[in-house]
This record gives sequence, structure tokens and C-alpha cells, in this order.
Amino acid sequence: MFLCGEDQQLHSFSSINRGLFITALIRNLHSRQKALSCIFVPLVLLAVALLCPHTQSVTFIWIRLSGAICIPIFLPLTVLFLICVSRSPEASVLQWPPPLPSQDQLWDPVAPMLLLAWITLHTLLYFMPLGKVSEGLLLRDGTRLKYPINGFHALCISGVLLMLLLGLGAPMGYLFELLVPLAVCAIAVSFVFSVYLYIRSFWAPSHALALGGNTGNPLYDFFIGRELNPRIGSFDLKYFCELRPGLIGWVVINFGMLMKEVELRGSPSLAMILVNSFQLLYVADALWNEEAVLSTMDIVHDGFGFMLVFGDLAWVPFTYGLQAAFLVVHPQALTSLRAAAIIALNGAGYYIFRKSNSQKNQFRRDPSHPTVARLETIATATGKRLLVSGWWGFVRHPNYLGDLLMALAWSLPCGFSHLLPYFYVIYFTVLLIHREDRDERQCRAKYGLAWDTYCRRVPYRIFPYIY
Ligand SMILES: NC(=O)C1=CN([C@@H]2O[C@H](COP(=O)(O)OP(=O)(O)OC[C@H]3O[C@@H](n4cnc5c(N)ncnc54)[C@H](OP(=O)(O)O)[C@@H]3O)[C@@H](O)[C@H]2O)C=CC1
Ligand SMILES: CC(C)=CCC[C@@H](C)[C@H]1CC=C2C3=C(CC[C@@]21C)[C@@]1(C)CC[C@H](O)C(C)(C)[C@@H]1CC3
Repeated sequence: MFLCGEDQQLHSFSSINRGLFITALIRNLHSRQKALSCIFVPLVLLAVALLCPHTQSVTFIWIRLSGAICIPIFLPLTVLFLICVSRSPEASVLQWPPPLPSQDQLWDPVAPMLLLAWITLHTLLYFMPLGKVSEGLLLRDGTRLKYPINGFHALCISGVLLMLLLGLGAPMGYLFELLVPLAVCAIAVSFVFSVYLYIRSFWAPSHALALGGNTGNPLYDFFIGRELNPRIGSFDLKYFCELRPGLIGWVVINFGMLMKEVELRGSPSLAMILVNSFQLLYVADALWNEEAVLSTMDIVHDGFGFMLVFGDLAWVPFTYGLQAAFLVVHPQALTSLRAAAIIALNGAGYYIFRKSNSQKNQFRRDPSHPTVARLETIATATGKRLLVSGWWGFVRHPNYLGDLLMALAWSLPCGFSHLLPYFYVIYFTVLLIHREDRDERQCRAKYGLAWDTYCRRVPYRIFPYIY
């Protein structure tokens, strides 16, 4: 199942696998139904639990609880499943039985060492006296936490170290073979770290706990996260995980896939270069605008539990770059015209994403700044104003629209023959629709009538004239 040599070998792999697949399919029709229900029951629970977090009936509380039990099992399996599918010749997300990795493909002693070295490096870079120190939003106890803004420096230093390693002859393409063992280690680290966070939260003062993660139900609270900003001294664990090892790890893995392609075919394909460049731009942008993360929902409202730990350390690095892993095994020809159209789509998405995020951040920081002072606003009872013109007068979440256009542009270089490269854009659409709904409820609770007025003025949430 793993790619180990030239393209020719891939084809023989393909026919052997297909034969095995058909035999297994006929033999296992009955167990298939059972196994499918094992996948779909948690899937339905996951969807219901995630999409109906505000419903309070006993049944729904039970469903949410079952979701909190199933998701920590289901999501890690999904990560491994998707990596395995991305490198199987069929690359079909609907294939059954799924391409199960053998034990030696799951484990490689190099993986935990690499992961440990990576996390240690980024912890050291976090404490580097580079960049400025910023204050976060006002906390419930009236204080503000301080955060180092040196993520972009960490990205650049990681890039330089990577080039040095490459110059010294490090086999970067080996990351392709290491992907499953690395994901297994990242999942294990997520579990251990979440247990640590859950236990330590019982020593945190009540004002330091997240409002949504303290239902008293241990499984649900473990999943959502009890403590809002867990810290070891000045080391902010949530802020660190959200932007450093996973996000930068994602682009390093992508680069490993590019180098694997070079090993196999002599040079990187245009499709691989596009995927690498688009996603590098996205990560570099996040780190360049690191300060803006301090006002996102995840940092301001959400507890730091399994969901976010796993999301940051395993989900983002191992599923957001699936397109690059897919391209190693499924090379795609891309005409210059199509490449130009895809670059234009990514550019348009990035423009909308960046302009709208910057406009809101600028307005929240200094409403009298010349770039936002002329925009039309409405007053709210809290004293804060809401933008009703500019990007935020176009749709109620222009930043999500831009992000989704980019997500689509990351998949298009992989062609239309497979669904797998579109996994990210499909997952992301669901995530952002759910997130928009959660934000909408929070804003309605916060701004009351003013929010309703805003919704009447700007009727579409994400997609103009559609949604
Ligand atoms: N790649 C990924 O996996 C993910 C990416 N993202 C991206 O992260 C970015 C941040 O997203 P997110 O944190 O969800 O939310 P937003 O940046 O969209 O922030 C929402 C908040 O903005 C304020 N706001 C809403 N409407 C207005 C208005 N008209 N005028 C002024 N302020 C307004 C409100 O807060 P208040 O009024 O209190 O200031 C609201 O709670 C987005 O670009 C998103 O696409 C998000 C999740 C995952
Ligand atoms: C299925 C599952 C485990 C979901 C967990 C959700 C997390 C993966 C995402 C929640 C919010 C995120 C953000 C980013 C990455 C994904 C997670 C952690 C982000 C860092 C990506 C880069 C952007 O520019 C951003 C900084 C705005 C963004 C912040 C939110």
C-alpha cells in the first residue's frame, strides 16, 4: 500500500490491491454492513452533537455525551484512514474494507524522536526574545495575559533549519513513509496532553475556567476543555499549540511530499508546487497576523480540551495537507491556463479573507483609524459598534467566504477524478457553517436588537444570495 519506488511499481501495486479488494469485498459483505454501521453511528452522533450544541433536552444531552465519547475514537481513526486512503491506488474515501496499514507501517522509532525534537524546538523558539509582546483581551478577573508575537520568526527559523538539513543531505522525502507513524505519535501525544490538561484544571481558580467546558460531566468536559488559558509560568499552552507545532508542521510535511515527488519523478509537478505555495501562504499569513488570533473564539471563549489539542496537533498537520500526499501517488497534469485560473481563485479568496479580517481587527482596535473611520456602523447597547458597510456589509462572514474560496483552490490542482482531495473543503464548509451558527448565537445574546438590525441590513451569512 505504501509507495516505495518508481511509478511502474505503483501500477503493479494497483492491480494486486484491486484483486485483493474485490475478493475481500465479496467475502465480507455481511460484516461490511456491521462495520459500516460502526462508522455511521458515531458519524451521525458527531454531526448531531456538533450541530445541536444548544439543545438542552435529556435525549440531546445524551447524544452530546455519546458524541464526546465517540469523537475521540472516531476522529483519530479518520486521520489514519485518510492518510492511508490518500496513498492507496484507488484513493477512494468510500472503499471498503479500508486500506489497513500493517503494524510496521504504524510504528517507526524515528517518529516519536522527530515529534519530540519538533515540539522542543518550537518551545525554545516561543521563548526567543524576538518580536513584540502583546496583551490579550480582558479576562473575567479584570486582568490581561501577555503573549509573545514571534510566530513568524519561528516559521522563518524553521525554514532556514529545513534548508540546512536539506543541504546536509537529510532525506526529506522520507516524511512520506513516516506520515502514519508520525500521525500515530501526534494522536498519542494529544491524548496524554488532554488528560494532563483535564487533571490540572481542578487546581485552576473558577474565574480561569471556560464557561462551556464545566458541565460536571467528566467525558464532555475532557472533550471540550475546562481551563480557558492553561499556562506553565508564562508559557501559554493553547496559544502555543494553536499556531506553532501543528501549523508549521503542516507546511513541513507538505515540503516532505514535494521532496518525495522529486525523488520519484525528478522534479516537483506544477500541481504540487501550487498546493505547497497556497498552503504556505495561508500559514505564513496566520503567523504574520498572529496578534489577531488573540481575539478569535478559540482563544477568547473555548476551553483547551481534547477537541482543540487534537485539532491543533494531529488534525491540522495530517489532514489539511492531504492534497500533497495524494499528489505523490496520483500525479496530475495541469495546463498553464487551469493553473492560472486556480491561482486567480486562491488570490481572490486570500484577498477577501485578509481584507475582511484586517478591517474588523482594525475597527475593533481603533474605530477612528482612517481606513475604517468612514465605514457605516450601528450602535449596540454594549457600547461597541457593528460594521454594516465595507466587507462586513457584504455578507455577515466575509472572512469565511474568502477562506472557503482558498480551500477550493487547494483541491482543484488535484483534478476531478477523486473525492479525497476535496475532503478539506467539504469538512471546512461544515466547520464554518457550524462556527457561524455558534457565533451568531453569541452575538445575538451580546448585542440583542442591534444584532437583529444588522441581520436585516446584511441578510446573507457567508455566500451572497445563497446562504
Ligand atoms: N482553517 C481553519 O481551520 C479555520 C480558520 N478559521 C478562520 O479564522 C478566522 C477567524 O474566525 P472566527 O474566530 O470564527 O470569527 P470572526 O473573526 O469572524 O469573528 C467573529 C466576531 O467578529 C465580531 N463581529 C461580527 N460581525 C461584526 C461586524 N459586523 N462588525 C464588527 N464586528 C463584528 C464579533 O465579535 P465582537 O463583536 O465581540 O468583536 C464576532 O463574534 C476566519 O477567517 C476563519 O475563516 C476559523 C476556524 C478554523
Ligand atoms: C475536527 C476537529 C478536531 C476540529 C477542531 C477545530 C480546529 C482544527 C480549528 C478550530 C479553529 C482553528 C483555527 C485555525 C486552525 C484550525 C483550528 C485550530 C487557524 C489557526 C488557521 C489559520 C488561520 O489564519 C487562523 C489563525 C485564523 C485560524 C484560527 C482558528
